Amino acid sequence: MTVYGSAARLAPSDLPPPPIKIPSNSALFLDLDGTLAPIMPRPDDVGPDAARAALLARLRAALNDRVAVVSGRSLDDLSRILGTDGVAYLAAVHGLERRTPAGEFRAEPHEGLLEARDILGELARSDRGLLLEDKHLSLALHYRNTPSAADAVVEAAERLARQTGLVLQLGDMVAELRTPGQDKGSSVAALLREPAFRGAVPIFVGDDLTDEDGFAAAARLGGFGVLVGAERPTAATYRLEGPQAVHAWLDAAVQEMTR
Ligand SMILES: O=P(O)(O)OC[C@H]1O[C@H](O[C@H]2O[C@H](CO)[C@@H](O)[C@H](O)[C@H]2O)[C@H](O)[C@@H](O)[C@@H]1O
Repeated sequence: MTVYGSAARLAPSDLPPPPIKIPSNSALFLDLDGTLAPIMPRPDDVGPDAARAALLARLRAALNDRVAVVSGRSLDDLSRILGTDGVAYLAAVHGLERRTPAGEFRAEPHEGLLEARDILGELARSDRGLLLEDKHLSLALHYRNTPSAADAVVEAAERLARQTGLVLQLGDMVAELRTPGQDKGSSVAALLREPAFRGAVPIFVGDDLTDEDGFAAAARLGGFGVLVGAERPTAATYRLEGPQAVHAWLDAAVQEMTR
């Protein structure tokens, strides 16, 4: 069984904030929930935001389009939130979907999702606070609105991961079963092969356990990671407190690049 979400192998962090002056050939890989957008009670509560769109547009202009959003959400959901032309490079469902100006990549859904859909669906119907998000290539069972269900949700997801071969991805008040084969680290590596990104210094900014793959890939490929949120063992090099601090840092970095 593959479980993503154990950060125990990583060193404890006591990390400074990232520098405002970033390399002129940087490429930004930005997580959405908890990084560009504050965490909300339900996934659909996150929607378009004019200030975020303006900041992303300025970053794209300053970095010759080397800005990607790398998210656990689906491509369709990212389009709803960011707009269809908000960001040219998207990696979705933890890397199982990608969209670039050259086209789209979508992994084949794992057959185990059929059984998982039945069992997680039944569990979701047993507690009105649970929310099952079906992303076609993965199933995320959210328990933010019923935290006492956490153990039952995680146990069911662990059992299904063992039985089906799906990857268990633990996240922020969510247990997710996803098709194996990709993660946020492989998305960074794939996007860096795009013509616009070649030779760039990757900077990965994210808050969740799924973002650890992105931090590790950025470091391996010559850049660094920025952890968003509370201290924890991490592969990131720097840390910011939350989405507001992320926006302030990106705003200062873009000002520095364009002055
Ligand atoms: O990789 P991300 O862009 O950070 O996406 C991770 C997951 O984000 C969403 O769930 C989380 O945010 C919700 C809205 O703030 C919150 O209600 C939920 O509890 C969080 O787990 C999204 O729904 C998932 O599909 C993403 O995998």
